[in-house]
Amino acid sequence: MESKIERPTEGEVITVAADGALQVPDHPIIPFIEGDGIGVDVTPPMRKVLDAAVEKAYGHRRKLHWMEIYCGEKATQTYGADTWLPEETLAAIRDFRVAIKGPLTTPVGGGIRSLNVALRQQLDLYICLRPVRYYQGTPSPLKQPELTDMVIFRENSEDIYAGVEWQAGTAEADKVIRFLTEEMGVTKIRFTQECGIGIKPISRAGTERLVRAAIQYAIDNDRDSVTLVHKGNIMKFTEGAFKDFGYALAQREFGARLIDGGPWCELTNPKSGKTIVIKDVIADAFLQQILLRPAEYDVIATMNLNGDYVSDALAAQVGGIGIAPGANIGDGVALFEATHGTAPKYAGQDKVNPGSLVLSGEMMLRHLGWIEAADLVIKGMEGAIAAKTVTYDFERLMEGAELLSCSAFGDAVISNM
Ligand SMILES: NC(=O)C1=CN([C@@H]2O[C@H](COP(=O)(O)OP(=O)(O)OC[C@H]3O[C@@H](n4cnc5c(N)ncnc54)[C@H](OP(=O)(O)O)[C@@H]3O)[C@@H](O)[C@H]2O)C=CC1
Ligand SMILES: O=C(O)CCC(=O)C(=O)O
Ligand SMILES: [Mg+2]
Repeated sequence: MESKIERPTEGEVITVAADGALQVPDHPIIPFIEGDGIGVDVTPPMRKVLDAAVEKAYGHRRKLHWMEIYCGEKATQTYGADTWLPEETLAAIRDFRVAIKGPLTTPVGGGIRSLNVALRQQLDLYICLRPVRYYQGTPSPLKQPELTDMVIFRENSEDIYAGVEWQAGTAEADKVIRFLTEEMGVTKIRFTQECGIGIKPISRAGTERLVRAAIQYAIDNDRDSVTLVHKGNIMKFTEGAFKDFGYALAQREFGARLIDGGPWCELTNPKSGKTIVIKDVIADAFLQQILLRPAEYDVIATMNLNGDYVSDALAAQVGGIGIAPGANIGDGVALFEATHGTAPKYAGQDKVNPGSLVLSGEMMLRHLGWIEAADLVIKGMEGAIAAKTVTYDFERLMEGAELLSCSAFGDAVISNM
């Protein structure tokens, strides 16, 4: 297939050293996927804000060199009707090591499977990292939204989310059901006719690499606790196993000690000397406790579907998915993306909040080690929100705010840096 990616005339490739450390040149090439729906609105301000932050922090010494790569609807327009995720897009993310994407549409029921999930699976980006914090002045349904300060580690490669399922009435679904009923002695499938069926894989290896990263993050960032969120009372051998694998890893690899006979345990942070508690909570109870007692939770490690639900719920507590950033991280490769989707009803209106993707870009700058530029993005966001110059989602909930378009909010972030 003919290449459609235009490599910028300047810029260099980010590499990874033998010890796993990123080697970031002063002029890195950054692949980006514009995204479907509101991707066309939020991607340009994200680029503009990041470029401005880098220039303000480093003058002309450093610069991001953007390289457009394609996925989703724009890929079908560029490569042909059936090409949603071109091989060269995957190769570019793999080769250039750090990329950022807008949201991609997934039809409900039929049609293509999620391209977002496909990118995570095919690049083995097993951590979905979604920090949730409050920006002063943001409208929130909580009385004390500043108490919500959590970092979600969502397992990105397993669970029912992986898409191993068969449609009701197909020969495949009937075959799986027959296997379960006739060979495995399963009697609990209430209606075996016209029954869709899905599989929920949760492995020790998949859990351990996620929980390991979450505990390491807690150590590196001097956080108080890591909570394993699961529904292991009901799904004993999947969600329950996640909890057990997680606790066992904390003890074996991080020397965690049981508290009062367990299962909660604690370890001493080797960097700060502080105690990190490793605990667990059942997912439904967690969803009420994050509203009632958010201060008790810090780093969250959970499986794919829980992590999806928890991400949007926690985002709502601090102002909504308009400012909820994220990253998909694997070994030596990272793809940054907002928590929200394509919000199709707003597409192309220059209306929505670009804050989620801008803050995903901020995470990307931090990942590159460009801390000064990342700090400027935060300063710009804080300033724009504190000045009440905001997009529709905040303006409708704030007294005396000035309504800005998506692009104008990006400019407001820049002028507040
Ligand atoms: N990683 C990804 O690429 C993701 C893709 N998706 C896909 O996106 C599509 C649409 O999903 P949907 O369920 O509607 O969820 P969305 O996240 O796209 O939108 C739901 C609602 O959230 C609010 N919202 C979303 N983005 C913003 C923003 N930038 N600024 C302000 N408000 C925002 C809007 O609320 P209001 O109506 O109140 O204004 C919007 O109607 C689906 O195909 C889904 O699969 C979904 C999530 C992630
Ligand atoms: O892939 C999708 O369309 C939805 C994904 C999603 O909601 C998420 O990852 O948070
Ligand atoms: Mg989601």
